[in-house]
Amino acid sequence: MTKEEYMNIALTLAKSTIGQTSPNPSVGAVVVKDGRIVGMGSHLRAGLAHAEVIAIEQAGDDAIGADVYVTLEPCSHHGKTPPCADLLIEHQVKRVYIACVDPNPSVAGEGIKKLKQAGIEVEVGIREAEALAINKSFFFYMQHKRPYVTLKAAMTLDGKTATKTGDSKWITGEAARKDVHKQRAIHDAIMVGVNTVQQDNPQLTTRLPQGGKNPIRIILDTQLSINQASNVLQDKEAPTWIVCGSKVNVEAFANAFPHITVLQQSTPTIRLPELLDKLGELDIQSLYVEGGSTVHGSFVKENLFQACHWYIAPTLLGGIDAKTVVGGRSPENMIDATQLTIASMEQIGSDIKVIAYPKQE
Ligand SMILES: Nc1c(/N=C/[C@@H](O)[C@H](O)[C@H](O)COP(=O)(O)O)[nH]c(=O)[nH]c1=O
Ligand SMILES: [Zn+2]
Repeated sequence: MTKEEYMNIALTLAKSTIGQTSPNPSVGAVVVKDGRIVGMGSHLRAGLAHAEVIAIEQAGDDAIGADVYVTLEPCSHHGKTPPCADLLIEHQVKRVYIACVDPNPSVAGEGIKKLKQAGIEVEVGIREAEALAINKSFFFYMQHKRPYVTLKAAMTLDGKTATKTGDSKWITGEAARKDVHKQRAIHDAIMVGVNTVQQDNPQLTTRLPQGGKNPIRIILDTQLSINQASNVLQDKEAPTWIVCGSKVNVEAFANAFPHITVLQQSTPTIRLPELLDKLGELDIQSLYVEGGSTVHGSFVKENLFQACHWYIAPTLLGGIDAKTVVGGRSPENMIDATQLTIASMEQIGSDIKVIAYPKQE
């Protein structure tokens, strides 16, 4: 096989653990000796062995003189496990192919330097774009100490998310909604505004036939006005964090709901930049914002999102009084619209899924 084909295997191993390795990156490694795969591994969960450790252990003596394919530059710092760069040197591998280096300036290139100093051949950049995409939340978080924010909305073809009475069940079909649950499973946290809770009483859990992790549920509720019979408060299916303003007396609520985390802001209203910093401190690396339109409006207006996942159904609802996707106030002119780049469009069941990223300034 070619080096790209071996790297593809390592990338598949990395992709298979997206969402379960947080706060670590998802990494895959393959060891090849004389044209045979003699070891392969994924980092399965934070605190467990790194991908290279698993693959090298499997290779045993075959690691000597072998080629190693790894999707992220081998670590060179002592974390919970010894550095992988040292391990590869110790096991006298011959060549290391690396898909991408860690963009985090404090570690970038350290592992490669160690390998080269030990006389190991290193080639960087095989299938780099794919490798960077796998850990885009991790890299963003390491750089900004804030979660990578994905706005998710489901809408009709004429851009409505609910009827004037708030009814939205359902806009998109089974297949698209299943795709949403796959996204929930790989996100550290999911966020909605209290209006969505009052209107839909959502569970915000991951409900897939094959299972999947539940994200932490974050509810923006400035006045702590949430209906106390809500699923997110009662069902104990997943952690729920309520964000409220400084003017609210949280004591009674905290006593009534000891299992709920209340993140009280230092300001009367919720300021998203400060909240995102706080979520970063709490190790939230990826945040899936399911709306509603007021919340989406704030994230768009303040340009605090990194991706949009728009699910569009082949229906027309009509009505200037139906709910719109992105709320808040309209800018004066089109020139003030937020410019995006469409990254992908795909049909899922009878719906379309559009992924778009804000244009970099
Ligand atoms: N109305 C729709 C959605 N609606 C999204 C939110 O408004 C819902 O409250 C939330 O997904 C409910 O979460 P649950 O209780 O965990 O199922 N989202 C979708 O993708 N398609 C829709 O047609
Ligand atoms: Zn490592």
